Amino acid sequence: TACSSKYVLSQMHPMWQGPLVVPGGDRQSPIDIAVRKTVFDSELKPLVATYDPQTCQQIWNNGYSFLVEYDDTTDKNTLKGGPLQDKFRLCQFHFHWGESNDWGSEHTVDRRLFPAELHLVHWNSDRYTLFEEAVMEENGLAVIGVFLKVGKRHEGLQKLVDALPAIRHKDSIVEFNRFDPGCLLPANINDYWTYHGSLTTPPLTESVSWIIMKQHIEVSHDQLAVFRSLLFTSAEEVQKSMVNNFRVQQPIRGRTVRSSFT
Ligand SMILES: Cc1ccnc(S(N)(=O)=O)n1
Ligand SMILES: [Zn+2]
Repeated sequence: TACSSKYVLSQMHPMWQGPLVVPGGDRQSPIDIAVRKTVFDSELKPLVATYDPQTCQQIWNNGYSFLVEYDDTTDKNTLKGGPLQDKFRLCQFHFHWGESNDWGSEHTVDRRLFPAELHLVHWNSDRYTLFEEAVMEENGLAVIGVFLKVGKRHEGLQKLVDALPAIRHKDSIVEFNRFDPGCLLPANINDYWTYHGSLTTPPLTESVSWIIMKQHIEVSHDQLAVFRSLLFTSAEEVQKSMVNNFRVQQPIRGRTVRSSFT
């Protein structure tokens, strides 16, 4: 699908430090969410996420993370409500994680790091026809962020974990069907923070309405260890473990983070 990130990065590229110059650059992501500085907005509506597991297509290693991609040629997987004025279409989800359980997330809450963070990437299908158009526009994308904590095994995640050994190397891809991304959302999706920011990997465009869930999900230590068994490198290269694939935090630049809860 058009949404797969075309930006395959070599592991030598200190990408997560980000290129030196970024377009505009005053609304970059990720950020620290300083809870006492967030502003409750009673106008924020409940989020409505509707996903069809049958539209799941493939899972692949793009040399930066692994992506589960959905057919985004119809409005089968939609996100609306919350801070969003338009209807958005899911194109893919992926994760960021650390080499240890002490760090790995991109966003932080009062400087607290989580071992990993899930991103569900959606584009504005009311205004654009392709992800690649929307990615350049101010109101083009909506990304749901969910923090992962290490604890009990996540039953729904196991099907995905079992597919990872088949995509160990960069640019490997396997067919992946019938996966419900909704099973990765926390029970309560109505408590979230939202702010305007950017993609955290190239093209780093400032086109994202971020919706960060207050409630985390739990995965087991062993499930996260399989994420770390992936490689940044292709089969011919010297192996480098795919870990610490997160970007450093960016300046808030006067932005307000709104909360949907008090
Ligand atoms: C699709 C895409 C590309 C780049 N970066 C992101 S992210 N990490 O901001 O969700 N998503
Ligand atoms: Zn991401």
